[in-house]
Amino acid sequence: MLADKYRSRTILSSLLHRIRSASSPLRWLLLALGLAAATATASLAQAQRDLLSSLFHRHTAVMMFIEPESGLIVDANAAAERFYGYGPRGLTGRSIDEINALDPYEVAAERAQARAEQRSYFVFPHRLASGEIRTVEVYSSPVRLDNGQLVLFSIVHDITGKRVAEADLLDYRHRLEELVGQRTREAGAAQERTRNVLAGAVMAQLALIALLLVSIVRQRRSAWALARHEEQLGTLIDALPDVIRLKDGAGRWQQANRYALELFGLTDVDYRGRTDAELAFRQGDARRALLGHEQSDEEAWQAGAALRIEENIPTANGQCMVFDTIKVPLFHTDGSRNGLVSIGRDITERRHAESEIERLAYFDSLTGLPNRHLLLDRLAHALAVAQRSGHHGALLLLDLDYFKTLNDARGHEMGDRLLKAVAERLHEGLRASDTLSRFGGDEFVLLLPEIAAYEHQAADMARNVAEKMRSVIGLPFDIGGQPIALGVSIGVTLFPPAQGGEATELIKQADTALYQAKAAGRNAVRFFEPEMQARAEMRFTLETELRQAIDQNELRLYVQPQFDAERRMRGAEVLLRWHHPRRGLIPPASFIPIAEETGLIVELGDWVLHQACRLLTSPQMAGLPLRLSVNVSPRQFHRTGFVGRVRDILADTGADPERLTFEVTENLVIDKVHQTVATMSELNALGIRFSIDDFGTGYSSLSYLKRLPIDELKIDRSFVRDAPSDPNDAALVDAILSIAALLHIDVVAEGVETEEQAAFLAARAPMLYQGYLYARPEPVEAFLARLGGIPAAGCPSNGGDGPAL
Ligand SMILES: Nc1nc2c(ncn2[C@@H]2O[C@@H]3COP(=O)(O)O[C@H]4[C@@H](O)[C@H](n5cnc6c(=O)[nH]c(N)nc65)O[C@@H]4COP(=O)(O)O[C@H]3[C@H]2O)c(=O)[nH]1
Repeated sequence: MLADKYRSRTILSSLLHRIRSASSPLRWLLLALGLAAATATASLAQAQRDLLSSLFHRHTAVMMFIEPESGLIVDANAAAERFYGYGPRGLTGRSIDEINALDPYEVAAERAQARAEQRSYFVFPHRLASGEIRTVEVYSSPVRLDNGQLVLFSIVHDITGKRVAEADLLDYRHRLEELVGQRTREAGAAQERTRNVLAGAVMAQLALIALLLVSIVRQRRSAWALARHEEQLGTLIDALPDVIRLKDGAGRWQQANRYALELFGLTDVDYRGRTDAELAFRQGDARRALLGHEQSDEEAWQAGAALRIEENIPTANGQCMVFDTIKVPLFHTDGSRNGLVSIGRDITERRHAESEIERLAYFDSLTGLPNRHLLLDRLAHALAVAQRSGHHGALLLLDLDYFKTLNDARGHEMGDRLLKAVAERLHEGLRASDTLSRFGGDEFVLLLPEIAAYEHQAADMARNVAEKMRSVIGLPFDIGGQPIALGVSIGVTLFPPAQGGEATELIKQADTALYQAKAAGRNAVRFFEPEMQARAEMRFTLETELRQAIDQNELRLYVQPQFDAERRMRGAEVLLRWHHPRRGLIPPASFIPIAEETGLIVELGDWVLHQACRLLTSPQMAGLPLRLSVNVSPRQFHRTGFVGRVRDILADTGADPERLTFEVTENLVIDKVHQTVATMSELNALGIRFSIDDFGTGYSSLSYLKRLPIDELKIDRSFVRDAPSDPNDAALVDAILSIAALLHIDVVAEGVETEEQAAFLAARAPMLYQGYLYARPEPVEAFLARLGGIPAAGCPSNGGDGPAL
C-alpha cells in the first residue's frame, strides 16, 4: 500500500513538474494529491464522493446541475458563481431561462441545429448578473443523483473571445498589416505568454481527470461498491469536450468517453478489451486515426511519468485534427504495467489561428509574398551571414513607374490584378534562397544573399538580375483583355557595407539609389555605391557597343606564335582584340566576360573561328606545317549545334581540321561532363585537337582527363612566372609535366618572359613555348609578314609589333 502511494506521488510529482508555471492549477493538484492519499484510509465510496464533490466545486470550469423540466439550477460551482457574478449560492434556485438570452423557441431551434450537426454542445448567449451577454458553449448530459433525481450536468465554456475574433478577422487582418515589426514581436510575445498560461490550465485539468481514472483503476477490485460513482464519473467525462481513453497494461481499451468514441468512429462498437490494431478493422481515416499511437504510448511507459505530446488525428472529411495530449502511465505495485490514461484537447482551431496570424503577420495578403517584417528579418540574417563569410549579396528596391496614375485611372481592382501579375513575373526564375517581398503599394524588394565572393562580381550579378527584372516587367501585361505597358525603376545596394550598418540602413541605401533611378528618367537601374554605378555603366555601355563591334569591323584577330626548344615556330594562338574608335585597344579580359554573360560570345566565337580557318588557308600559311589554337568559351561550346556550326565553317573555308586546336578551360571540362565528352569526341573525330588552357588553376582531376580526348595541356603563366624562384610553383610544374607524361599529352608553357624561365622548363621536359620572350601577340598582317620573311620552322625575330599587355 505504501509502495502504491509512493508510485502515485511519483506520477503526480512528474505532472507537477510539467505544470510548474501555473500557480492556481498547482494548488488544485495539491488538493487532488491529498484526496488521492485520503482514499487509502477513508471508506472508498466516501472518498470517491468527496473527490467528485471537490472536483465539481473547485474546478475552474463553469459547471451546473439543472433540473430538466423546470430549468431550475439545482447546484452550481464556485467558477459558475464567479462567471455569472451572482455571488455565493446566488445561482442555485434560479431558472436557466433567466440566464439564457434566447427565448424558448430559439433555444429549441439551437437544440435541433446541434442535433442536425451532430454536435455534443449548444451555443447560447448567456446573460451575466451585470447584464453583459457572453457567448457560451454548453456541454450537457443527464445524470441520476444518489436520491434518484435526474438532472442535467452542464459544463459551460465562454467562447465570446473566439466569436469576436472570427467576426473581426477581416478587420484584424487589416490592422495586423499595418503593424510594424516591434508591435508584431510584442504581439508574438503576448501570444506566447497566453499559450503558456492556457497550456498550464489545460494540463491541470487533464491531470485531475487522470487522477480520477487512476483512482478508479486502483479500486476496480471493489467495483460493485463504486459502480454508482463510476457511472457519475462516466457522465462527467462524457460531457467533456476532450478525448479521454483508458487502456490496460497490454494496450487494450478499457474506457473511453463519447468524444473519443465519436472521433475514432467507435460509437457502435464494443471496444472494451480490444487493442488499437484490433479496432482498426475499418478502412480509411477511421483506421488511420486509430493507428500510429503505439510509439507515444510506449514512450510514456518508458518515461514512467506523464508524457505531453501533440497528436495529429485524421478525420472522416479528410482533414486533420490536432490534439494536445497527455498520457499518464499507471503501474501495479510490483512495477508491471497497469493502465494508460490518454487525455487530448482539440487545439486544431488554435493551430489554424496561429498559422493564420503568422501568415497575416509575415506575408502580403494580395500577392502572398513575404512582407516588410519578414524581409527585414531575412535581410538581417543575410547581413550577419555575409559579415561572417565575407561573401557579398545585393538588395534591390523596385518601384513600378507611373503605377499610381494607372491605378487611379483604371481602378483599384485592375491595380490589384496587375500587382499580382507583376509579383508572379518577378518571382519566376529566382533562386530558392532569394526573397522577393512586397513592401506595400507598388514597391517590391528583392534580396539576393551570398551571390559572389567579390564585390565587383556581386555588382555584375545584381545588375544582370535587375536588367532581367526590367525586361520581364517591360513585356506587356494582359489584364482582363487590356494590354498594359509598365516600366520599373530599380535601386541596388550591395552588402555587407564596408562601413558596417544594419538592415534598415541598407533599405535606405537602396531607396537612395531608387531615387536616382527615377531622377534619371525612370525605367532604369542605379547603384548606391558610386564605383559600382560607374562599373555598371561601363559594362552597360560596353555591352551595347560590343553588339555593333562586329558589324562596324572593330574586332581584330591577333596571333601569338608558339616555338619549340630550338626556337622553331610550331604553331600560334589566335587572340581577339577590339579596336574601339574612341577607347582605343580593349583587351579581351574586359569584354570576353560580358560577351559570355550576354551570349554575344557565340557570335564572336563564330567570327574568330571563321577568321582562324581563313588564316589557315591563306597562301602564306597553307604550305607550312603550323597549327592554330582558337579559344572556345563554355557558352559557345555547350550551345546546341556547336559541332554543326564548326563543320559548316570548315566546309565554308576549306580549312584542314587537323591543323586546328580548340583551347578550353578546365571548368568547361568538368561542367556537364557527359555532354562535354560527347561534343569533344565528335570534334576530335573530325581531326580537331583539344588543349586545356591555364591548366592547374581549375578543378579538373586525373579521372576527368583520362575520359576526355585531350591532346595538350597549357601550363598557366602564373606558374611559369615563379617556378624558377618558388619551390611550390616548381613542384606544380613538375606535377603537370608528370600528368602529361602519364597521359601522353603535349605541353605548352604560356607566358614565358625570361631566359631563366625557359631554361628551367627546358631542363625538365620537351614542350612548346609561348610568351613575350619569343613573340608578343601581333596583328594577322604582321604574323603573315613574319611567315613570309622566314623559312618554315625557322627561328623568328624576338618580339612582335602587337601591343604590350
Ligand atoms: N603577361 C604576359 N602575358 C602573355 C605572355 N604571352 C602571352 N600572354 C597573354 O596570355 C594570354 C593567353 O591567352 P589565354 O590564356 O587563352 O587567355 C585569353 C583567353 O582566355 C581570352 N581570349 C582571347 N581571345 C579570345 C577569343 O577569341 N575567344 C575566347 N573565347 N577567349 C579569348 O582572353 C584571355 C586573355 O587574352 P590576352 O589578353 O590576349 O592574353 C593572352 C596573351 O596576350 C607573356 O609572356 N606575359
